[in-house]
Amino acid sequence: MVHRDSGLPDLLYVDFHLLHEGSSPQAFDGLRRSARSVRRPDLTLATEDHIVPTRTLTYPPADNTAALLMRTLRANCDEFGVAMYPMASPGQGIVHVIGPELGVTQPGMTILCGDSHTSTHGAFGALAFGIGTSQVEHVLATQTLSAEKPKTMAVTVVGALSDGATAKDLALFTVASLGTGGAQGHIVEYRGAAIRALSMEQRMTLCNMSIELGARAGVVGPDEVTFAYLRGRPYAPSDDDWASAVERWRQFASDADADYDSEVFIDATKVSPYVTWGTNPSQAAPLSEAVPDPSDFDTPEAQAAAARALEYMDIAPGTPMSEILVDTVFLGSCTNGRIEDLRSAADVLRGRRVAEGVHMVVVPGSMAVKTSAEAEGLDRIFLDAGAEWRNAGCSLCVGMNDDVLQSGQRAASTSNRNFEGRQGKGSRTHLVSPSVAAATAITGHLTSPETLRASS
Ligand SMILES: CC(C)[C@H](C(=O)O)[C@@H](O)C(=O)O
Ligand code: SF4
Repeated sequence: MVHRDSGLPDLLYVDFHLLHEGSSPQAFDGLRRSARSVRRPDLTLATEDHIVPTRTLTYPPADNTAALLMRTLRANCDEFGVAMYPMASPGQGIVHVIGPELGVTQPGMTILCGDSHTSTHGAFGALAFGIGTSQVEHVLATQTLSAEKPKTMAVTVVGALSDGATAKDLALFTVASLGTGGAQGHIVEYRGAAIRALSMEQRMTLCNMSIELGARAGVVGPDEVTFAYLRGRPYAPSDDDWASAVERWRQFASDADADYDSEVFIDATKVSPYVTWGTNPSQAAPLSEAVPDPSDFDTPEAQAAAARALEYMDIAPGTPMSEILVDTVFLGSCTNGRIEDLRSAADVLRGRRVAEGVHMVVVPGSMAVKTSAEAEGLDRIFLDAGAEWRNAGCSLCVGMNDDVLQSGQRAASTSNRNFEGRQGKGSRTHLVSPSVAAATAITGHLTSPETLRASS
């Protein structure tokens, strides 16, 4: 905190500022217009992720808009002395994948980026949230941000997740239970035994989707799992400073009896593979059940929203979720594009083939994820199954690059948003976990790995 005055928002110091090509051009233009420099280029890092093609590493890409945005980011970083990872460089990747992977993201830090899913970094016990373009300009110029203190909400997850349930299922279950406005404007802290049992990558998946609850940010208190993940990473403290860093980081874990503005409880034993049937992430159901009927919902608004969503998705109420056919499977994004996600999908796909007529696209979240996946032979598993193996980027998560679905196409997607047109105009998206994505690719209809195993 830099400054606090009664009646005014607090002025926060920003420990790290991440940039991408999609939300930074106007911010740099603003700096230029007011003849300002970047205050702390050493605490600023940029990457190309949203609009980069993932099929090729040729620069400039054929798409003129993409080429312009990439050229702009490169020129801005050059002019203002900001380090950046261009397409094809070993450090490039989705901004929320590379921050943690480099060890930039550490407990207790304030981390900002002009991107809503900055909440991902909260998995390390950092205060991390998305900001708008004018705020990006403010942070570039001053390394501070003025912000109101948000309310806090504890999401306490009791019990243990069953073997077939992943962090993605827990995230979809939570959004389905609380609604897309369930944590509106709050910072959500995920707590409880089930959270402690999650790996860092799973915690990132969960914190990533806090935005889908309407939250500003999601956090998990740091613990041994956090420290073990960070050790030895390029931006992490050196061995000499390690013990004192860990001692400091421990203080950022909340007390067991901490007060929150509100608290909700989630029973982890109730979580099974979850899939969305509608056009917002809360319109989700267990894969073992049927698509709801709009009349099942309590309020006229929810009924109308469900009816509208089912019409857009072209699904009849009461259809068993497992009978929904897809033509595309997307494995990737800042929600589920990390190495553990690729491993869990590869485990299901090993020795099997993607169904006839289904197009599976695997997009590692970063070039480092790509390299480690290849070192483990995961690329071979995907390629042998008939999937496409790509370079790092946001790809099919968002219709901002050359990966878009045609109108009417339907995807099982490991990303975080299933809004109308999210994967291209008229596209239909079912949000799933990596292992459900893989099982679905094999059968061509929404499938859990358990049913796949039982039927083979
Ligand atoms: C383009 C970007 C600003 C946007 C975001 O803020 O989240 C994108 O990453 C998304 O996931 O919709
Ligand atoms: S992968 Fe998707 S959700 Fe994540 S930053 Fe890119 S577009 Fe946004």
